[in-house]
Amino acid sequence: MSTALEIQLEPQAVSTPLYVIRDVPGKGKGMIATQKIPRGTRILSEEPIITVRENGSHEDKRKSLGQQVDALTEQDRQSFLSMHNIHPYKTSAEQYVGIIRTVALPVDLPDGGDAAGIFKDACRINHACDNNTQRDWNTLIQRLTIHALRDIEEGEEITIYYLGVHQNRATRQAALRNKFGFTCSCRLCSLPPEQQRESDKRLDEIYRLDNLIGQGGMISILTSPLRILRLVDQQVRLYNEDRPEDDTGLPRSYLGAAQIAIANGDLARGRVFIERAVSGYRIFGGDDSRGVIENEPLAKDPTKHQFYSRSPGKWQTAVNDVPLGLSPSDFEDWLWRREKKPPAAAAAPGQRIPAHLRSRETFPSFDELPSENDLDLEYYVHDPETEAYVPQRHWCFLGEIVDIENFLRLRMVLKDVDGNRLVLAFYTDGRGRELEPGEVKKGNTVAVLHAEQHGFLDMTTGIRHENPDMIKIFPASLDTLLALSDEVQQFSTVLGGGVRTCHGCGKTAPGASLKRCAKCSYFWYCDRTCQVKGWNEKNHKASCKLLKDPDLQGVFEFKWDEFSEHVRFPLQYPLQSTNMPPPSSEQLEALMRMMRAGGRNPFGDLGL
Ligand SMILES: C[S@@+](CC[C@H](N)C(=O)[O-])C[C@H]1O[C@@H](n2cnc3c(N)ncnc32)[C@H](O)[C@@H]1O
Repeated sequence: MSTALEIQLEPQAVSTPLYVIRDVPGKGKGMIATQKIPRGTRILSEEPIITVRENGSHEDKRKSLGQQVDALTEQDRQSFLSMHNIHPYKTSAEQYVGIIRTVALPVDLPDGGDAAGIFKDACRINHACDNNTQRDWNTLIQRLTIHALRDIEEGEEITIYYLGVHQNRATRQAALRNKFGFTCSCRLCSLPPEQQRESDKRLDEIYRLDNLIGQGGMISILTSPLRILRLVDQQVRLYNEDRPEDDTGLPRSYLGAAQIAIANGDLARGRVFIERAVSGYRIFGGDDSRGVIENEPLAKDPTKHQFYSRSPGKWQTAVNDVPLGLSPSDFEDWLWRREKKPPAAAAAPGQRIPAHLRSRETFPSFDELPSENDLDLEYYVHDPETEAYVPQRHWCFLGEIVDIENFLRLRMVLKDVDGNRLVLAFYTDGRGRELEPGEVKKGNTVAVLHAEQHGFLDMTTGIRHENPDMIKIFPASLDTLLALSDEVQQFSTVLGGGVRTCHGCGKTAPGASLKRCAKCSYFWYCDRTCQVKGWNEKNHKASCKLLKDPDLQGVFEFKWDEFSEHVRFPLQYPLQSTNMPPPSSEQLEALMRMMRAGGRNPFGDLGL
């Protein structure tokens, strides 16, 4: 028996129906809202009049179906027989099966079995790819429920999504034609071509991400949680872009994100993700839906989650370690552990900004590296010509040497940008002997091009290094290099309006009036006083020495975001544009005066 219900909290209370079933041009019958229906409202809660078990022989199913149709009241029988059937039939048994195949909706039987159900009202709901309601089988009340996903206006058609997953238009249309015999002309299927392409691209990506997220299972969740969390983040963002009017999101994705957080000990984020999943399920199916009943207790106490382990995870947080007072977008950044982009130097048009060692896209932490065992589409892209996956950009892992072991081969323990430790093992022909002994020193920083996570036989993960051209050791700690990169960002670029920042006094001045350090070419000064200050007080003496290394210059200047076939140290990069202004006659005169007096070039480095 079907009942139209007004509020989700009282599924048994019958009130004025929120809909009527009536003819809809071009679609046969359909369900129309008789009043404005707010988002989250339970529009319908209905028991099946027929259920056919999914498993079992054809014969058994036909027999059961025939018996159930015979047992219907005359009114229900007429209702069943008037339902849509796209399959040709000769006998009444074939007709029944045709109706089931066209209109039945899924039912979970109390014994756990799957079945197809016939509902007098719900089976009249037409499809839309941008459906405004969600159907759900409610195991608690053993009824099918229909909930409004967004506010529905009086007179608007109530629609559900017939297909399992959201896919691109062509795939949806083909499935709807094959399975239900119609061509969809919903808003999503009628978008102008450009928007259609955009939507299809998003849906394809959501689908691809879905496959990727599940690929590595528990091992990936524990070994590369950040990478998987990024995929889920991306999926939710794309979904929200595709359905801006429906902020329910994807409860399933939120549950996935909660699993990743909780498995790694991050109870604070785990709880927020579960809360989001629960509020999505509440809209989808109400307080008594399985999604809410199963997950609400976990939102209260995430340690009850099956993925929670008492041993400390790498992201350990307490349930209440949720930051307060953040803006909504900062909160999202915290929640999804999004990289805080370093403040980009605002360069003048046409100016190239040196790479920033804090950019995690180019200089990822160990967690963020692709794994040798699965194809990470953040790093690799499908090349339709060769049918192979090729790197879509370059990346470089940076790790500071904290321990060295040299038994059969060189093994270093490195500390990455997040402070996590990992092993770099040398599987080169020289087993590490190809390195200069002076370089292999604790406190130096190793740069490994195109590094990937490798699982060693002893069950640890690290980097297996094979090609000597892909490694370079810098004589500085990782913190020193990062701080130097901050300075390079700040002091080497021409800002909008053609001004530069003096490394000595920190003031900005028209670029043409500043002089550049002649040795490293990265820092600029107002005058000699500022240069002396930069050299002595601001540590340029040390940083200049580092910056003179062509390999470090290569790291700053290399075009990391353009993929070129060969990458190795020394990195090939376009020679720096001479943004140093030609010396003015005044400067030349001063130079001559200094030289005559046996002094040093005032526009060069102090060491000259
Ligand atoms: C479950 S029934 C829905 C109720 C059906 N309209 C009726 O008259 O009983 C499924 C059938 O409805 C029609 N239908 C559903 N959604 C449609 C849509 N968006 N456009 C056109 N026809 C649709 C198709 O014929 C489909 O096979």
